[in-house]
Amino acid sequence: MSEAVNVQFSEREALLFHSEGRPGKIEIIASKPMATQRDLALAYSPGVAVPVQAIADDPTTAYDYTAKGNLVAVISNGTAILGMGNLGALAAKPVMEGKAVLFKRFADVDSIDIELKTEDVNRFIDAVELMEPTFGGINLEDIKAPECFIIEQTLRERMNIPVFHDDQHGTAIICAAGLINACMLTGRHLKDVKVVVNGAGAAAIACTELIKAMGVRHDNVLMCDREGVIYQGRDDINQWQSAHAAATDRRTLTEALEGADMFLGLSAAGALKPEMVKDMAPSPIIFAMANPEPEIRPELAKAARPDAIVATGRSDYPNQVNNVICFPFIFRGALDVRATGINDQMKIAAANAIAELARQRVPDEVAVAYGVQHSFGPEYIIPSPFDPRLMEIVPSAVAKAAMDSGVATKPIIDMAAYRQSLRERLNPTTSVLTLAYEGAKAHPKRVLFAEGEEEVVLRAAIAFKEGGYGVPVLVGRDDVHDRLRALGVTNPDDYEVHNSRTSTLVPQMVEFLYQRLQRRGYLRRDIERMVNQDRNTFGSILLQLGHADAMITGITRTYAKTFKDVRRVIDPMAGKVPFGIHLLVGQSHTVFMADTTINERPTGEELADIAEQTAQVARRMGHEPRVAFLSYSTFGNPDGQWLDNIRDGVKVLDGRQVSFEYEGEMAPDVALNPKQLKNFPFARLSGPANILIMPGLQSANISAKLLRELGGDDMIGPMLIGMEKPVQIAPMTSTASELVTLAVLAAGGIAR
Ligand SMILES: NC(=O)C1=CN([C@@H]2O[C@H](COP(=O)(O)OP(=O)(O)OC[C@H]3O[C@@H](n4cnc5c(N)ncnc54)[C@H](OP(=O)(O)O)[C@@H]3O)[C@@H](O)[C@H]2O)C=CC1
Ligand SMILES: CC(=O)C(=O)O
Ligand SMILES: [Mg+2]
Repeated sequence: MSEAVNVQFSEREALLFHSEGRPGKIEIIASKPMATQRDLALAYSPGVAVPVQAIADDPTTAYDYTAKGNLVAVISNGTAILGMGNLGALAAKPVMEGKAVLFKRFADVDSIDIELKTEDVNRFIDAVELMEPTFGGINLEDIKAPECFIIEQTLRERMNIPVFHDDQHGTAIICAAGLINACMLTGRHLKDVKVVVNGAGAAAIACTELIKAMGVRHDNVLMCDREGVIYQGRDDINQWQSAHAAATDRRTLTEALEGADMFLGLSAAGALKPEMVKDMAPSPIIFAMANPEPEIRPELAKAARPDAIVATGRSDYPNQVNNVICFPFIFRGALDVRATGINDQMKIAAANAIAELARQRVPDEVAVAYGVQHSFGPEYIIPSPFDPRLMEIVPSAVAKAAMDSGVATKPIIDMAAYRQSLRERLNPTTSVLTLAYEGAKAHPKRVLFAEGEEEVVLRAAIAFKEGGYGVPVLVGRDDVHDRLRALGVTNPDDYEVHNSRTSTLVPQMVEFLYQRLQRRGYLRRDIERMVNQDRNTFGSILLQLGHADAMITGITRTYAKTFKDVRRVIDPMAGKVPFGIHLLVGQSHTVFMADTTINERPTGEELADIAEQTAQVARRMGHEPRVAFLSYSTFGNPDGQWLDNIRDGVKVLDGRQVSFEYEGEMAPDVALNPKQLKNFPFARLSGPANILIMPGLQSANISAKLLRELGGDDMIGPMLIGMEKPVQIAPMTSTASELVTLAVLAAGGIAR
């Protein structure tokens, strides 16, 4: 496992990711105010008694007065954790926490993990059944076969909410979607496809059942477990396996694969050898779905059979066939119609919707991030889980199928409005950020980390390199390689380090800066000292001379001081104002605040420039800009002496005829609260502002820092905008992950 994992990140980083800050990946936050005694009196006793009585009188109102309707439990006993086997309930917790956060991230479903310490089927069933009042749905996970079949079947019969064993049906749905498309590409019909299923557990049996239900013939499927082919008459198989036993004299996986069209692996790492692939039919379809390490790596499969279509469960290869593309969205649809269960019609609707999506033109934001014009083909048979269209298309198909098949207790009346509400449920920023990371991998850039002696910077550089996001270029003294080794890097010499004491580039760098500053009061000696001693000067010149594509600094000096150092070497982009944007990122909204870092009292012209440039960044991040020029005053009330610049800014934009909405001056509550905005019907904003142009640095910087320290949303930035080279100045308190995000945004041209 470690060899595979090391391709992307070190084991140390994986552990640090989980342990840093609050241990684990989940926290619970209140969705109602809890500040005053009155809030508490409403939230808890005595106010809570009112909804209690209402639910006692009419149980369906639990969906109105509690979190039940959007809450899914991810439940496991840890008997089949990924492809790692039975490692117990406690060890399953990181995976289950992971599934829970994926529910939130991809489909805005609230979810919590529950690990049950029992291998006794009846105790497990009883425990889950008793939880019905709490949840809107149950996602069973990583429970081994055959127990999982009995558990799921019994719970489906006993419970009145959806119960879905993801490893069975989520996997089967995505596998079916992939197979439909792979057949289309290779000119096959399901009824003729010869399939070898490797693995005879939860996922394998469910996938086999679904593809047979869709038309693959029983006689064309050979299932294998560790002992080889499951043939009729084998006496060591269970009833679920015997249903797929074949009348065949083939006994080994190698024999089974001779002439086969498809290998469907749901077994364990490395189970498929290149020599076995050689004997498959022309244009073989290979789904190596074991996690985290597939049955065969795509490069090995392709080396053996260049004509193969290969898919794995992993996100770092093309064609990720993983149930993450299904389970968040199928539950979203099921919860939204309060389905009593997830039936075959809903599963087939999901499979068809996913398959169909892969055949449609890929939206620009996805295509750009992947760096290629993705279109349906052997390297793209399945949509990316980050494809923002999944959230609209799959839940609506599932909800419709639930309604058509009579299991929806709250049918959707207006489907178009539902689809719109699905679109609005996800924040495009999160997709853009994820896609920015994918884009960085597709077009790795050289990013200079100017403070290579700082541990947090080195950790960011390691993560940047090992994540495949680009090449870190470090500035630091002799011991940087030792520091890297101490952080677990086995080959520190693979890291490029520039040391001003030993660099042969210094004379050229001094010359460059002297040319630039000789008429601005600097002697050559001053320049030599700066190049030798100031890492920001040294780093900025390296950037200017083309030794890197972007630069990250800011950890060791204040923002203002760092900016001054950088500015000595790097100019603003022609015609642009340099400034800072802080981003507040919530589940469904992003607010951009500018200028939070540089211009103390921007003129009207500068405010207009800042608004235009921020609008460009917002568009790059998937948001249609709505700009508010903020003040303490709203349209002249109260009047004051500080309003002229702001009004000028609005007027300048009037003159420029820009293509986005803007308005001002206005107070932040008017900008952000639609009820307040309604008091000004003439205001030219069609909804709450998502760009806040601050009147001056005092209020801007204070607000940004207050929000960072006190606010509930995630904060990104500040991003430095308007410089001629991509340079980012991180806050001194940044974590390694925050530095990597800035590096990715800088390298990808989003933060410019
Ligand atoms: N990509 C995806 O979305 C998903 C992938 N998976 C992957 O599928 C695999 C199985 O998961 P699941 O069905 O939940 O687990 P189960 O424990 O229910 O089943 C495991 C099955 O794999 C078989 N197996 C193990 N090693 C081998 C081998 N070397 N050759 C042949 N068969 C083997 C076992 O056979 P035996 O009884 O002989 O040991 C058993 O039949 C895991 O790797 C998991 O990560 C699962 C769900 C989703
Ligand atoms: C993806 C998944 O659910 C598994 O590998 O078990
Ligand atoms: Mg699983």
